This record gives sequence, C-alpha cells and structure tokens, in this order.
Amino acid sequence: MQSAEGPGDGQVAAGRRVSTAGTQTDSVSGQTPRLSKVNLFTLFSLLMELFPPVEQQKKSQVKKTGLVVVKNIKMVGLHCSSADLHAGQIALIKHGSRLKNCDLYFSRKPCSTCLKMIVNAGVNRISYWPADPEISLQNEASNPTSTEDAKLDAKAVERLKSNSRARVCLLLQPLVCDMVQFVEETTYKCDFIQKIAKTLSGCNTDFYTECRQERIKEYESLFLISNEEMHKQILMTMGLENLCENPYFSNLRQNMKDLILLLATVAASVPTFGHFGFYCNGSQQTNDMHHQSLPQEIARHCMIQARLLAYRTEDHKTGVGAVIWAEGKSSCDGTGAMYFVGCGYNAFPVGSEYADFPHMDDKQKDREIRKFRYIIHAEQNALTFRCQEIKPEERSMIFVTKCPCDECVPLIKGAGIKQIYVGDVDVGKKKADISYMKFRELEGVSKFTWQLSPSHIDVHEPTARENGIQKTQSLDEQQHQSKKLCLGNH
Ligand SMILES: Nc1ccn([C@H]2C[C@H](O)[C@@H](COP(=O)(O)OP(=O)(O)OP(=O)(O)O)O2)c(=O)n1
Repeated sequence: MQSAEGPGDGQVAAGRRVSTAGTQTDSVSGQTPRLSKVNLFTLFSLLMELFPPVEQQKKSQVKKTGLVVVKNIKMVGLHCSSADLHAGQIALIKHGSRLKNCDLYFSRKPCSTCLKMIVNAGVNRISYWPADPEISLQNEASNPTSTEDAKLDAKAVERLKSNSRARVCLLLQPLVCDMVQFVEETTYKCDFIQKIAKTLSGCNTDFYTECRQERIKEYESLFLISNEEMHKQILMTMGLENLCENPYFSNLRQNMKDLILLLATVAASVPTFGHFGFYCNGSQQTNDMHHQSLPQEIARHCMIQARLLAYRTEDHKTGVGAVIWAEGKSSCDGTGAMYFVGCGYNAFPVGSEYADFPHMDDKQKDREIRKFRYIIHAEQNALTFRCQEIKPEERSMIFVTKCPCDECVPLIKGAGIKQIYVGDVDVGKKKADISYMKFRELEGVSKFTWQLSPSHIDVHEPTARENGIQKTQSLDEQQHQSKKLCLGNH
C-alpha cells in the first residue's frame, strides 16, 4: 500500500476522547477528499465481515467478524470467521508469531478466547468497531443465560486489556466534511453504474439510488445499534463508559453512521443488478481451472474492495484501486481457499511530498509538468507491496477499477497472475501520455469485464457461466430478473 504516514491524530482512543482533529490528517492539500488509512482499515474490516459465506454459518451468539492484519502500515491479511473458528483464531493460525508488532482491526470487539492469544503473540494494537461485540450483548431480553456468559466474557476481555502491553482501542476518524458526497458522485459516475444506466435507457434511471438505499439499510442493521440506550449499555459493558457522555456519545454515533454510509455507497457501485456481472468474452472461455471465473458475488466483493482503495489515491482527478487474491488449497478461513496477496492505489513514489511532482493531466498543456511519468499505478503498488508470492500453480487474480494501461499489462502477465477482473471502459484508447491498447491483445490471462451475461445477450445460447458451470435460463426467468432489482449480498 502506498504512502507512509501513520495512523495517529484525530483517533478515538477508548475512554479518552472522541476526536480532536476536525478531519483526518492526511488529505492532499484540500484538493479531493481522501480516506485516511485508519478509516480504510476499519472499513476493510467491516467489508471482510461481509465476505460472501463459503459455508453455512452456525446460528450462535458468536457473530461473524471481519479482521484486517496491518504490518508497517500495510495490509498483510484479510480474514473473517468461519463456521468453526473466530477471526482472531484464524489470524493466529495464518500468521503465528509474525503477528508480533502488527495492528489488528476487528469489525467487532474480539472475545477473550481470541484476545488472549493475540495479546500473547505480541501485537502492537487492536482496534475494533464499537457496536455489538463478537460475543453478542444485544440479545439480553431474548436469552438471559447467554447474556450472562457474554457479560463474563466482556469482563475477561477488560482484564486482558488492562494487563497487556498491546493497546486495545477504538480508532475512528471523522471523515472530511464533503467525503460522503464526493464518494456518492464518483460512484454514480463509475464504469459499473454507467454501463448499467446505458442499458436502461431512461426506464429506471433511479436504480442506483435504490441499490444504495438497500445497502444502507442492510449495513445499518448489521453495524449500527439503532436504540441509543442499548448502544450505551453495550459500550458500558465493554468498558467504554467515558464515551457514553455527550457530546462524545453523539459524535461517536455520527462518525459510525457516516462511515457506514460511505461503505454502503461504495458497495452500491458494483451492484447485484439484473444480468450484469464479470464475464469473459466467448472466445476466451476455457475449461482450465486456473481460468474459470469466480462466483459472481465474490468477484463483486473484491471489486468493491478495489473501489474503496481508490479513495486513498494521490491523483486528485482519477482514483484507481487494485487488489490481488489467490486461491490455495482449502483453508480454515471464512474466505474459503481464497487468500489475500496485496493491494494498492495510484500515488506518487513512497515518501514523496505533495509538492515534489507535477499533477497536471494530458488535457492541460506543457508535457513536462504532467503527472504521468511520476505516478505509480494501482496495480504496480499492489505488486510491489504484496505480502505473498504469486504461485504459478494457483489461481491468482487481480481486481482493478480501471483498465490496466500498456505499462501494467506486461507486469500483470509477467507476475503470473491468471485472471483480471476489471472495468474496461478505456480499452483501446490512446491518450497523450497513457494508453490502453495492450489489454485487448493480452493472451494467457483471462479477462473478466463488467457486462451483461453472454446468455442474456443471446437467450438461446446456453453459455452463461457461474463459477465455471454452464447454465441455461429461460426467457421468462431472464425477463423477470431484469425487471426486478436483485439486491442480495452485494
Ligand atoms: N489501471 C490503471 C489505470 C490508470 N491508473 C492511474 C494512473 C494515473 O494516476 C491515472 C490516469 O488515469 P486516466 O487515464 O483516466 O487519465 P486522467 O487522470 O488524465 O483522466 P482523463 O480520462 O480525463 O484523461 O490513473 C492506474 O493506477 N491504474
């Protein structure tokens, strides 16, 4: 991941303050609103809780939890609980003593079983989203016995917290004031939404608003506690009584609400809509395992991660995000066999200051002071700062929000990545300083672009592939689906 600043100012440290800085500290010169690293990691932990389930989740008091492992201010692990293991246990299995000095971002306050092992591994800091914890405290009325256990666990967590070297805290930074509006506007203009809008030709121009509203409703019910009293009770049980006083309490709730709004807006940018998905064009279809498509919901989820990363860009005109995942042998992680390899966004070389390089684009005169020779592309950063090797025998995939340019196409192929999931709006374009010609000719890497399912284009052709499986749909089924908004888990 790009950029070297660390999380720090303006953070919400448990029980001390809600926020001191009015805004995040690292936005670039006030040009475009920018997501802070702390908020990026927090939002990634929430997203990981939403990773499409690969197995049946058990109905229990233990809530599914997302987890981001950060080392030297870079993400090195993305996990979520499985049916048998909590997210913290998975981190321990996957990283072992490499957790030493890492920062961990949980989507829920971890239980004592996880916390004792994580603390023991020597982590530096543990941050969590201040709503219902992993062992739920929200079911008080419905199940008094399990709430008793949950309260005992919360007490044990507090004891572990006060006796450990690791800092257990809340790290939430207020968003810059026009951040949500900026995300909403850029989302509406993004390739994925615009491609759908074109096919609707005015009959449902408001589909994006509907998608977004659905996501907001879903995420609010998962990540917020609507009842203020209940929220206070939970914070008290978690040892955050200082945050229960106003204005801290209302500031905290507003911060949380804004972040959820932002996450839902980004998630709505790659919607489950009609027959849209990531498909490769006919001639590229193959039976080779390495080149078969991921399930659509997983592909969409990873693209949402890439879209979120783009809000860390240092290019104030065009933000791009990229994330690399691979599929190993089966695993205990809630992500199934998939594991995180690396991620990045477009930015100037690490350590540079805002004024070091030109920021002009190719529509502005004077070639010498244009940005293009200096900016490191999202894919380049994802490859440079990856935390895992790309193994030739495994299915590896990169998700990029914008078509790879001629500089990046050979890098992706050379690195041995097997699949690209991408928005292809710029394919074949040659701009003055950056061109997107090589993507079309790229061979040996499967290209899944956002489009209508091939089976929808020709209803008699049984070529739709969901997870590599041939599928035929009746005309009726298709018409029904395209009328209705399918708003399941992104
Ligand atoms: N796969 C890609 C494609 C582009 N970029 C980055 C490099 C530059 O920071 C920016 C370039 O984007 P554009 O080609 O859209 O050029 P402009 O920013 O000048 O926009 P415009 O389309 O108006 O020319 O995106 C990237 O990181 N990864």
